[in-house]
Amino acid sequence: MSLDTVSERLAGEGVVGSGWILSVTVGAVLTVAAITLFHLWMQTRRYVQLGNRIPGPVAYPLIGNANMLLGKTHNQIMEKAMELSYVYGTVARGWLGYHLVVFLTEPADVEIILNSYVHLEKSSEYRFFKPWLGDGLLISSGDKWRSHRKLIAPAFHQNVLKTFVDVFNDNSLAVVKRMAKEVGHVFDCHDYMSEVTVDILLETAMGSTRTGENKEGFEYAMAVMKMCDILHKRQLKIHLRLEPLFNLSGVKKEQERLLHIIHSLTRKVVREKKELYGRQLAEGRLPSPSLTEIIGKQEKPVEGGVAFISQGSMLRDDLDDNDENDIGEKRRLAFLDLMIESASNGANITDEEIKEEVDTIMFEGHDTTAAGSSFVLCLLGIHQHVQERVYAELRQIFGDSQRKATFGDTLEMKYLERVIFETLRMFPPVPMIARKLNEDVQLASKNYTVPAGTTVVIGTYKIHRREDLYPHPDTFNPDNFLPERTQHRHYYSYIPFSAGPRSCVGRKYAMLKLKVLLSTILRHYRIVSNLTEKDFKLQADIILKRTDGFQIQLEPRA
Ligand code: HEM
Repeated sequence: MSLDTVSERLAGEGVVGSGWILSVTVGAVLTVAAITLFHLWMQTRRYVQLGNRIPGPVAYPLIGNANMLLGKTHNQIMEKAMELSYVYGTVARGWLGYHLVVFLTEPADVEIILNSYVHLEKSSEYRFFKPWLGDGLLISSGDKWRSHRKLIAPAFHQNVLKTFVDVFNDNSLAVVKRMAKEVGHVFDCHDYMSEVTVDILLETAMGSTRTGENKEGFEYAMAVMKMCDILHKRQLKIHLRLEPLFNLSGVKKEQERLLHIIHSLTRKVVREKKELYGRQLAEGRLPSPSLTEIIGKQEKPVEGGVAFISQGSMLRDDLDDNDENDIGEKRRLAFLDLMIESASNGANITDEEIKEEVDTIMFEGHDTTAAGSSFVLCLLGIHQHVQERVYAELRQIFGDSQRKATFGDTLEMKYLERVIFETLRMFPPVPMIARKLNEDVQLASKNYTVPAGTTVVIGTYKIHRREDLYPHPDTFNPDNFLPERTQHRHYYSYIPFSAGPRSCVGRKYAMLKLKVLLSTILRHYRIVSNLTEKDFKLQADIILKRTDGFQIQLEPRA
């Protein structure tokens, strides 16, 4: 009798069928029992118990609240997170399996995390940046982050930034010319803001230009923009977040192609600049003054300057210093040159690490400022009276003159500054910040201990829209940043650039660049829009953007 015949007979007698059902039933019961036991055991663990004390939605065995993410786009996940904080208040938790995620929107709690030297580690969400940025400032941790931050911060000193004003001006005028072809019809200004931002970064970070003698700068700029798009895609599409699926996808191949272009050029420029510096050193003709001399000059605080991003302590920003520094004006160096100079003076940084830092500046400086400037233009198009006030301020500074903006002029742009702050409040380009806790944290606002190992998500967007901090939070009102209003708010209630030791190293650069760029555009064009903020379709992943595009119209100023 063949095997087939035996199994057919047994099946006919119901023996195989019932055996199979029995095995499946026993298997299922054992699995459920194992899961239940595991779940009950997990509930006895301190980490889970502390997490469960924090309000949040009902969590299921094994998956926790992961079911809430299934089939959702990143945008919907962000909305869900917002919803949680509406339902559960300023401290809310979710479980991804047995991994605790806590959402914080209370400034006093946020301060504990951001102001600490212990919780400096980025969450695993930042892993997508690794192939591009390596261990650059944005994602590195521990001693490496500490020593590189110390090395890089001086390169953003205001005396260095002042030397960039010409680059900001020239590129702003170039984009004004490029935009002339859009006069009279609706267009997406983000493409233009993105392009001019890359051009400026190429020059200030690496000393290269997109329109230089060879094609490399152009290809590099395109690759940076496309890489930013890929990072967005990986945040948005669940299948691209999973490494094995991403590795099989065409997107991975495209990423490899783009990273080859980016890394080859950065490496080449680092090598060439280093060789040049070495030759000059050997010949005893190093450019003067040195970085130390440029930034060594003591700054005098200015009376009557406006608070920068402080909300209570009235810290003054370096940009409010009125002291034009001739030393800085004479010598313009890119961030890269400054890092090479520091390295040759004994700083502990390899060529590869310099490359990673340049790549990091290119990434962090690009998407953030491109989104920020695009939001400002859209809002000014909607709020004509605010735009007219900005224009009146610019007329007061420049009169009928077509001259370029100076560093001193940017200090006079007080109303434009408030417009930029208010835009970054309503539409913070980095809408949330995530950290991994290295130690337990006792919150200030409520009696909860958030255990070590938790991912803490700081909801910048939500904090900026709190009615108790900003009356009528959905109304665009630059006067929210009048000094008398900012001084009564908690310092951590306004954190577009984050705050504390790991805050944005480029914030003064960003503000200076935004002022030069936006003032140049507004002196040439009136921005028009027939939309309102309610029409904006926001997409919040790593960078806050509009999925409907940053649509505006231009009318030439007489
Ligand atoms: C409107 C423009 C900008 C905004 C809103 C912004 C915002 C931020 C935020 C929120 C962080 C902290 C991110 C986190 O902890 O996850 C950050 C970090 C950083 N930003 Fe910016 N940024 C802007 C422009 C720039 C520019 C122009 C540069 C460089 C030219 C820059 C360089 C960096 C770097 C290197 C870090 C990492 C700092 C560290 O971890 O020590 N940013 N930025």
